[in-house]
Amino acid sequence: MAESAQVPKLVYLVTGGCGFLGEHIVRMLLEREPRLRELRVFDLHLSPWLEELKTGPVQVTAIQGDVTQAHEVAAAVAGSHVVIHTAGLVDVFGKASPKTIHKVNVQGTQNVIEACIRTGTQFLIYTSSMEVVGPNVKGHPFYRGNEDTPYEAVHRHPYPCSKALAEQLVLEANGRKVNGGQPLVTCALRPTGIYGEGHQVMRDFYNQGLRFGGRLFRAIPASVEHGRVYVGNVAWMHVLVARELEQRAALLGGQVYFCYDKSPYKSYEDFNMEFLGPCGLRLIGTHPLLPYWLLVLLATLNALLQWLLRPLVLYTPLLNPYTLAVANTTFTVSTNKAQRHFGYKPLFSWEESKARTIHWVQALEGSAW
Ligand SMILES: NC(=O)C1=CN([C@@H]2O[C@H](COP(=O)(O)OP(=O)(O)OC[C@H]3O[C@@H](n4cnc5c(N)ncnc54)[C@H](O)[C@@H]3O)[C@@H](O)[C@H]2O)C=CC1
Ligand SMILES: CC(C)CCC[C@@H](C)[C@H]1CC[C@H]2[C@@H]3[C@H](O)CC4=CC(=O)CC[C@]4(C)[C@H]3CC[C@]12C
Repeated sequence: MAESAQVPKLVYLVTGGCGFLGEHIVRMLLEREPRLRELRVFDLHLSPWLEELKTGPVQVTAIQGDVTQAHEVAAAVAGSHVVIHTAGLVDVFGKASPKTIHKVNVQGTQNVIEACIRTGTQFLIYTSSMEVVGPNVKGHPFYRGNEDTPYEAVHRHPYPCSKALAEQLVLEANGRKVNGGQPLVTCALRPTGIYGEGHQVMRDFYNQGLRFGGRLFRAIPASVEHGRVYVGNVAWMHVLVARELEQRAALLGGQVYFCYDKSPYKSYEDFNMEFLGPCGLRLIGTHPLLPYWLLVLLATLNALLQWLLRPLVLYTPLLNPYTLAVANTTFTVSTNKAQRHFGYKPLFSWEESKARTIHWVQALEGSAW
């Protein structure tokens, strides 16, 4: 994408553009990418809000499609300059089978890569995840680590396994010749736990608190730090790296970058209370109210119940053996690789990120406000 006098001529494709992160990426591109001529939003489920975006200067093309269908992906990719691939099954609650998670997250990503190669699209940004690294099956902490910190990234759960495989495919594809002879330039962004407007897990916590009379009961020690990053800053990192990928292909191509900002290091529950507290909820207990072994037992019972009830109903509580293990293992990042490589700085301060998220929670249906 040779630099030009900001003449709008570029075509971007965002897969998963109707999702929690995808929507923020779509809106951020429309606000902050002046070279955009067309923005293609590819998703299995198109959202009604897309219609309101079609009145602006940029052509917004909504494409209902499935990343597991290679021909649908190829048709969406053809003619695009940049692909931001954020579509995926983000499931650690047992909603989808391991096979389906693999099919969407791995085969879907392979289809995006092959579509870029076949149609001549040169720039591909993949939304990976902290989970590619950890927490690992041994529960080893990752304390304020960076992209070069040694860590035994061993996984069993289908979600992190699929993200790790997909990220590997994307990074290995860097440098392959696309149709037309140019090299494919790829990179992967690894958000830690994303929060912000539209975060379903935050909504679930809030609703759980409302069901218990405005109270949430501490299950995780306050000392267990969990990395979190505001969705707007994750979206901004995607937009920025997409812009810099051509100019700095030799440096950025084949690289991974953690997504980070100034969000404080706290336990998952304490961090959520930064938003849920001002919305009327209280976290009961300065220490976990139940011993860890009892939480493990309850999580295991939830998994058993899920298996027994599956023929009748999908039972997917927040607490299961995997979510308990992840929540109980410190995983935080401290890095500036994205700043060093492509000048990333968070667009939203912690105060702004917090205010925006609180405002969103307050507007949720049934709000205690
Ligand atoms: N939510 C989080 O805390 C984190 C998310 N991520 C990654 O960010 C990306 C986006 O995640 P979220 O926005 O949280 O999830 P989401 O579930 O809100 O969005 C995913 C989007 O992909 C679409 N999609 C799913 N299967 C598809 C298919 N077969 N074909 C086309 N579209 C399909 C969904 O309809 C949805 O709109 C994912 O790749 C996820 O692994 C990474 C780190 C943290
Ligand atoms: C009630 C239990 C004790 C725990 C409740 C909290 C859990 C539901 C969440 C704790 C950590 C979260 C995960 C973490 O943020 C890393 C993630 C990265 C992704 O790519 C997708 C989401 C997730 C797996 C996230 C999911 C919810 C938690 C397990």
